[in-house]
Amino acid sequence: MNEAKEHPTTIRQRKPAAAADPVPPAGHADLAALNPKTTHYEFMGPHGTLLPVVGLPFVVAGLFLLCSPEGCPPAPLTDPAALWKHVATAAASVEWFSADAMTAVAVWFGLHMVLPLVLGGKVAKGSPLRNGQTLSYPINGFRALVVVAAAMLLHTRQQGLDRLVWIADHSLQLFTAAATLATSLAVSLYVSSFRGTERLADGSRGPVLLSTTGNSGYPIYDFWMGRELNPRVLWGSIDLKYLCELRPGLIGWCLLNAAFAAKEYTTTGAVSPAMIAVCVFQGYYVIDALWNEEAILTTMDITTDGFGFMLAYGDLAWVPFSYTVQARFLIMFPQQLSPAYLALICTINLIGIWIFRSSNGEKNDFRTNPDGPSVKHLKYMETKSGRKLLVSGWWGAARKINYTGDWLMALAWSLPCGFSSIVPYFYPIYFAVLLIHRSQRDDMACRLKYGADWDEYRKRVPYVFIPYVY
Ligand SMILES: NC(=O)C1=CN([C@@H]2O[C@H](COP(=O)(O)OP(=O)(O)OC[C@H]3O[C@@H](n4cnc5c(N)ncnc54)[C@H](OP(=O)(O)O)[C@@H]3O)[C@@H](O)[C@H]2O)C=CC1
Ligand SMILES: CC(C)=CCC[C@@H](C)[C@H]1CC=C2C3=C(CC[C@@]21C)[C@@]1(C)CC[C@H](O)C(C)(C)[C@@H]1CC3
Repeated sequence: MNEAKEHPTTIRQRKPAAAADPVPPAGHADLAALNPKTTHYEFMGPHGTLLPVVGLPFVVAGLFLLCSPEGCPPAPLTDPAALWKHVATAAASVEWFSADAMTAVAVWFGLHMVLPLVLGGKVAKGSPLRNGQTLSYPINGFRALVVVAAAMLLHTRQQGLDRLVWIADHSLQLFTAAATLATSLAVSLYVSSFRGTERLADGSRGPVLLSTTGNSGYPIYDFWMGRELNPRVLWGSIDLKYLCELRPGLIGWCLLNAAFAAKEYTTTGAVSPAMIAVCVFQGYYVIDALWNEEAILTTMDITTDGFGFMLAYGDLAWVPFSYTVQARFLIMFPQQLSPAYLALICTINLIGIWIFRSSNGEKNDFRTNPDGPSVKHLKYMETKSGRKLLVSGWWGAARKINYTGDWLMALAWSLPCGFSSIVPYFYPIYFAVLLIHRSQRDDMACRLKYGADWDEYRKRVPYVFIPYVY
């Protein structure tokens, strides 16, 4: 089996697996070759990354404070002074931290450290690394979701909805606890990335493998991007970046939505169709991600980015507490949706799912086995790197068609909140920015991987998101 088939990888600078040297390089020159300095900057450059590090926690906190029963926001967006007054008053009156919430988040994170070790299941190989090693990853995230869902249902059956309602009532304190955990984790990871050597997958010791995107020497930049590529704890048995990418954040997102639905039920006596739509749509997205867990091994987050504040905060605090803005909004501002409007929203979501799943599946099938029955009819172009690029099917329609499907779903998740406020549309707005930026990052990575062949691919598939439009 050739390497491309065995490892559908997105690593930018790697040795061919067969030529990999199992003995880690020792000298300064070798070390520099293993961990090249980052000289190309993203995210507003080496000093600009201070802005997201400081600002992102305020964005999520702002989403909590912007809405009150008087409105969401209660003052028009065109009146920043009134808006600021409202936010400042709200900030002064809420309880920001609670010991119970801190404990709950610590227990939640601890649970997700233990579950991968005890749930068994398949063990998958990651992409070959620059140091010649290949790491193993437990594929049992879906089992973790089932365990949590079963425990929640059992608990609710026996004890009622009190625990879920507590989660809804303390979501702000849970956010500050998760943000504290994420920040402490990111600081520890940054400091420990300077430890010099690590235990490698084959049992020997070698230099700590750094990310090619977070090794600039600028502390804030490297702290944000993530300096170490694959930080592991417990003698290499737990990969922190892989663990955080899907489990505590995504399952936490579902748990929070369930808590908001429970809150709505206890206050109104029913769960509204709008709330059901939001919970089911987003729940499906999380199930899909965990069911296809192995696919994240080839995303740039795992293969290229280090584990720093961006991913630690993104996974543990940003995803669960900003992606739940719609369900939180619906508790304060219940919506009556007509059957026709609901049908329209479901249709948009289903089109999004179809594009997202079938395009990602098509690429995955092609990378796993280009001669497989689902992809053998597709046209592809050869590249000098030895890898092939699809030029028909979904990937011939637009270069980032999978992002388009993802964004359509994002829109469908906000539409149940009606049009009285922009706040529940935070997710599709932010997501559009993230996906445009991410497509540019990936374009740059592919330019490095494929050179002139990538320019040829761009000529053959000129559209990025929407065929014949953009
Ligand atoms: N909900 C959320 O918050 C977020 C969701 N996402 C979703 O995650 C998913 C994964 O995203 P991401 O990892 O960014 O990127 P992609 O899944 O789009 O993968 C990009 C890689 O695919 C390969 N590729 C690109 N074009 C072709 C082609 N024509 N033929 C074959 N292979 C090709 C290249 O790698 P190679 O050639 O090396 O295989 C490229 O580097 C997306 O669906 C995205 O929507 C992403 C970010 C946030
Ligand atoms: C503003 C900020 C803090 C940015 C950090 C970005 C992260 C929130 C996202 C980067 C890539 C992500 C992915 C998912 C969630 C959001 C983050 C972590 C993802 C796990 C969602 C579910 C999908 O099915 C996915 C598995 C494809 C996806 C992978 C990328």
